Amino acid sequence: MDKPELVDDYEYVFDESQTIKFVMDRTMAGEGHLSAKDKLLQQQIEEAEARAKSIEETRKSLPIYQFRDEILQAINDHQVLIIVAETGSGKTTQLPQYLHEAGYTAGGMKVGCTQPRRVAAMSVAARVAEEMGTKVGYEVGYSIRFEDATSDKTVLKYMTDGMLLREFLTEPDLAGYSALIIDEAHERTLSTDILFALVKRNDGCREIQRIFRRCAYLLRSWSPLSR
Ligand SMILES: Nc1ncnc2c1ncn2[C@@H]1O[C@H](COP(=O)(O)OP(=O)(O)OP(=O)(O)O)[C@@H](O)[C@H]1O
Repeated sequence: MDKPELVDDYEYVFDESQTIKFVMDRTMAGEGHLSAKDKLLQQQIEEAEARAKSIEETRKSLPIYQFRDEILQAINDHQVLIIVAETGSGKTTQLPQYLHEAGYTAGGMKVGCTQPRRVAAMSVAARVAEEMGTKVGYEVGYSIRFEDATSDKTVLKYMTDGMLLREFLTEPDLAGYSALIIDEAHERTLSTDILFALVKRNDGCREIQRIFRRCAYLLRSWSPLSR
């Protein structure tokens, strides 16, 4: 028996009452539709990103950057290290950050960096805090006579050599520090000389002790930066 032929020549019937109404109750604001507040926020984000990028580029452009890994390896291999490099090469601002990035501040340990002058301690701390995207007194702080701009969060501590000496006298093992940098040691202040004596006496007792020194006249023969 022949099957009847299927014919599809009928029309669709749409029942309006059964249709689902999709309503766009939210729209994504495009560039041109930002409120004044959002525009300001976006501008601030862009400025912060540009600043961070420029800081990163500046850090990488410093002469010390190309020796970063070599220096970290030397710090790892030696109890005491003397680093000599030209002024402005990045010793004071970069080395503590390299140590921080390499894990020396893990577990709440601090990296200390001494300065012979109060103003230097304050100004370098401000610069390094800016480079690390924080404010002085948080991750980066300073300690000078009559002013302690550090907190529990502080991992990079700049201080006058006199302040480190005081800490040494009250806490001879300086157990809170994983590394110490004695900057501008060639200036031979009374405090740095005493610190050297104490560091030498304690040499071997501490897990890590670092001496950091700038001495221009030794640049050629001693500095890895002069190679
Ligand atoms: N307070 C600051 N504000 C802006 N830039 C700074 C500041 N301190 C340092 N810098 C910049 O960082 C660079 C590195 O300076 P840093 O003090 O780390 O060098 P340094 O090798 O320790 O020099 P020095 O032996 O004179 O102490 C400088 O060339 C300078 O451009």
